[in-house]
Amino acid sequence: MLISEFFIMVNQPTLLSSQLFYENRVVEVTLNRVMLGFWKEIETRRKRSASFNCISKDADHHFLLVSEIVGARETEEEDQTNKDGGRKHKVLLYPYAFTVSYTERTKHHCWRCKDIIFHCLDEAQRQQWVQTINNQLSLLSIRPKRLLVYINPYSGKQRGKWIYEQRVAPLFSRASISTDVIVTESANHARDHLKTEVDLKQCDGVVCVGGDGMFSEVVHGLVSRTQSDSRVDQNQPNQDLVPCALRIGIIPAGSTDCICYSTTGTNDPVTSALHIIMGDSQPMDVCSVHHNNTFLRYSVSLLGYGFYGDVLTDSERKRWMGPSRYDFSGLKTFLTHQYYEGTVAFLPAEDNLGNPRDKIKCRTGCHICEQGANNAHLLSGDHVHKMAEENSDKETSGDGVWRVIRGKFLAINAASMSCACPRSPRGLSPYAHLADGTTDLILVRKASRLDFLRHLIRHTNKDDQFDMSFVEVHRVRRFRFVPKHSSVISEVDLSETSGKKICNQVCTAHPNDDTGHSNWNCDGEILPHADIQVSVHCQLIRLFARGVERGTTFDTYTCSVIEGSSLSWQA
Ligand SMILES: CCCCCCCCCCCCC/C=C/[C@@H](O)[C@H](COP(=O)(O)O)NC(=O)CCCCCCCCCCCCCCC
Ligand SMILES: Nc1ncnc2c1ncn2[C@@H]1O[C@H](COP(=O)(O)OP(=O)(O)O)[C@@H](O)[C@H]1O
Ligand SMILES: [Ca+2]
Repeated sequence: MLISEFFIMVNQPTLLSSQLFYENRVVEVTLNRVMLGFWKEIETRRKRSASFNCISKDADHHFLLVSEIVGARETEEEDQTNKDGGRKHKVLLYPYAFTVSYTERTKHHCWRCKDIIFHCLDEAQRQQWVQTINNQLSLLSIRPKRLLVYINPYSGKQRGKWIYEQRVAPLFSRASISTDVIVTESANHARDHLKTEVDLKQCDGVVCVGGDGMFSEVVHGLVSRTQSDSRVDQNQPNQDLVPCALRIGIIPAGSTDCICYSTTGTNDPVTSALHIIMGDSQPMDVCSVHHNNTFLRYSVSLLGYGFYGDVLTDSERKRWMGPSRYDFSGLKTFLTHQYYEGTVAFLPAEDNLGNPRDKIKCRTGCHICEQGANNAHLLSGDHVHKMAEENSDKETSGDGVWRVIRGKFLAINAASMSCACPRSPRGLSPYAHLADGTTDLILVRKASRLDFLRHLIRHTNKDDQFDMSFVEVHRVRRFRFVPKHSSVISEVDLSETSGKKICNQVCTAHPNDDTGHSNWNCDGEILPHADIQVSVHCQLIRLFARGVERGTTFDTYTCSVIEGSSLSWQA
């Protein structure tokens, strides 16, 4: 926050100002449109450092941003006795207490909900404070007021229901958010409910409690519903899709929780609940996956053939093991060391600002995503790029130059976002972007077990997993894969809009037919076909998140106001 912004906040017209009792002193509390507080100590028994969000040690002026307040309420008896402890005699003079809940940033991108209690002289004063604060919050139009919540009771360690009821619902209630809660009874319950039954105008967002699979269900329900309401045919691979109006919140309770982790920086249910309450908004790319012009599925995180497809296929039979099924199947798949032959054709995102190895991480307010959205807009409709054919292994279509790569692969992964998760805190593609309209296509060619292990281990530390001779990575807008022996990338029109026949390369059958096909892992679901066409749809959905915030707390109001008008800032 800039100092000038701070002064603008301070100089807002006052909505309410009173002398209230706080901790061991009487303070002047002021509320304006953007901040609560800025209270000056009137009477102090002993010097204490206050300790909430924006307060520093020596401060005798403090503030909370209204945008970071969860809600205000009359303080319940027990809260009051617990927190006021030894100050009873003072509290008796100010018996009418109210609590303001607000968000506080803690370590590792986690947020917590903290309370601060003020005491008033009479009931009328208390009512006035609670109402005025809550009225200001209700004016924040980005905040959701009604949410539709789906809980998968079987996600992860089967604690979804408990997590929601114990950790999340109380926060929603503090923020005066009303909810319709549905505990799913079977797979695709949430998807089908959203597709056909819900009146989407009756809510401000959808929340899923579960893992990446549950999120995927909600995405399918919302995206399909939006397309059918707009009469858009999802079966056309190059069709521009209509963005979804409602935002989606994820309360992580699953096995991988990669989408939550990559969009908030942690897999903590309370943090996610607070992002939802604040009304955060993070746009996100969605890949559509087709087989021969028939829509199969959407993907937002990982599309993986070979290693991750095989891990998933094996792990599905071991659901009873919970999240550790992936480690077990991962080890087994690693030992099997299977490779697969096929042809990958892709359309590089050459006009994109970034590349998968540029060391630029996607962070809150990412400018690469902003630029990517502009480019994607230009690329849609009539603004197609017409580029010349450059060399023999490149093919042109109406919208750019396609590259074709044949080979034997241990893994083919498309990461539309970093895919950071607790198992791999930097993710499959650490510099991939949430909303730039591209996916990072990672080709891991046949290599020795030891080399592949070295590559995998690099996902868990700071070393570059792409800096290996058998690994290549491309930032792409579209791609197609054809396994060996399939009817080939032949006479296939990869650009429906241009009408040109391109990519008429024949993936010839290889003599050593001993490898077979793998399956595609599409955000944790197994796809029924190996031959797929994938297109990225820039910013098709929005999450209640803000991306991973940059490291320091400097951006987040660690400021102290020193006597007079000089300000000092602490990192
Ligand atoms: C040697 C250690 C190597 C660790 C490599 C870790 C890489 C992890 C990358 C994870 C990317 C996750 C992308 C997200 C996928 C999810 O959509 C999807 C569904 O999630 P859900 O069940 O919550 O709904 N999840 C998955 O497909 C799970 C992928 C997890 C793969 C774990 C692989 C572990 C590999 C262990 C290899 C062990 C070799 C040891 C040799 C001595
Ligand atoms: N009530 C239910 N019973 C069985 N399966 C369900 C139910 N609700 C959702 N599912 C399915 O469970 C799968 C896994 O859900 P997810 O929340 O991702 O958990 P996990 O992270 O443990 O895999 C998803 O494919 C989802 O469609
Ligand atoms: Ca992306």
